[in-house]
Amino acid sequence: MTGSASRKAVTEANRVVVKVGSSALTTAEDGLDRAKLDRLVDAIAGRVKQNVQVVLVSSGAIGAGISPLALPVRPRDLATQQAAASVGQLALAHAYAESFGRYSLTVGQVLLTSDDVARRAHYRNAQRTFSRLLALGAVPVVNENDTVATEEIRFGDNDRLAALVAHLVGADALVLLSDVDALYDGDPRHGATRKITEVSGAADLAGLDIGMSSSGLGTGGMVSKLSAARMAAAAGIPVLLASSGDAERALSAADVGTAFAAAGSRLTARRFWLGYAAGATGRLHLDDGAVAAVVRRRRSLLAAGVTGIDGDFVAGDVVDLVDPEQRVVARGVVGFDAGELPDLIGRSSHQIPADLRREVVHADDLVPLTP
Ligand SMILES: Nc1ncnc2c1ncn2[C@@H]1O[C@H](COP(=O)(O)OP(=O)(O)O)[C@@H](O)[C@H]1O
Ligand SMILES: N[C@@H](CCC(=O)OP(=O)(O)O)C(=O)O
Repeated sequence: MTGSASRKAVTEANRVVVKVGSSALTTAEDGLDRAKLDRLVDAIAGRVKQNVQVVLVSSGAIGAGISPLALPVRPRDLATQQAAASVGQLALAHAYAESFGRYSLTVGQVLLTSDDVARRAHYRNAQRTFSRLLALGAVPVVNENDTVATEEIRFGDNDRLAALVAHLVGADALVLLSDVDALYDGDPRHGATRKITEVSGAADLAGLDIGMSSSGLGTGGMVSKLSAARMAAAAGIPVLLASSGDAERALSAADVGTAFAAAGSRLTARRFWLGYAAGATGRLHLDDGAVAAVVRRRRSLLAAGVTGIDGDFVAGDVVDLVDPEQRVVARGVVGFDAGELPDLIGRSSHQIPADLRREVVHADDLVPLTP
């Protein structure tokens, strides 16, 4: 798929996930900016009225809670962030309900934790909720359930959540709206000039200076937007990154921002869950030969290519497969308990007792990840 095909996918989508970041909805001084929120809703409602199903992933709860709680700046500690999110989420949901109400559209609030997508049964449950909400004509408004998410398990920024939701609801496209109008060769606030309008693969990203948020309101900056865009693209979902001020153009003509081409066909729900949503309980360290076999030749992982293990997993758990440079190159369902593997790793099949002679991770249960 090319960048222009991605733009076409946005304009022709039957179902689209739109993610809007804190920096596009809130200001440090006044919290929630209702005028900006209304403009975003105008753009989305326009598409909904054309029978496009839109799922909105909206950040801004923490930002919207700053001024009601008289906090001087965006809090950095988890407890105050959670308190701010608790107050702000209410304001945010209320604002969306009112704003979509101008178009006689009903919103439904969906607050998710990483557990809701990491566990397969919860994932399916969330899928059912979205599908019913959309069938009933409501606009689902999604955020992380910040008040209960702990440091270890939280998504933190909503870009990854949006990519997960895009696959979960079977969206035709993902639109990421921020305070910046496109991807640049560096942070535009610090003088970068070259706008990148299309990303077809890793080569288009080489040499770019991808930075963190400089607005002080968002969390992940361009780093998290890029990794979310690449996650969605790898799963077969085209992505458009644009400014929230251009929301109307982004959703109708899609002739603004940066388009990320989808790579190949859509991953099945199970393979996407395995590669990107499931929580890994351990790591298997691979030698170079094993990396080549599982990533490039799509073979099963055999004990001979495993150099070490971390974690206390049991057969059937999801584990990360790590290359000699410590990069996660794939994920898969492990066929052995952690306690069984030390006697087997590094050995070729004929050195392993017949009853234990099987794949450590079977190719059908293994998803290579783009670096
Ligand atoms: N290469 C880059 N291209 C564009 N923006 C960048 C780049 N590197 C860093 N940024 C910064 O990322 C910010 C957007 O991230 P963030 O504030 O987290 O947004 P959001 O709240 O929408 O998620 C931009 O305002 C910009 O300052
Ligand atoms: N769930 C948090 C999102 C945190 C955040 O800043 O996300 P983002 O603006 O998308 O980088 C909130 O609503 O404030």
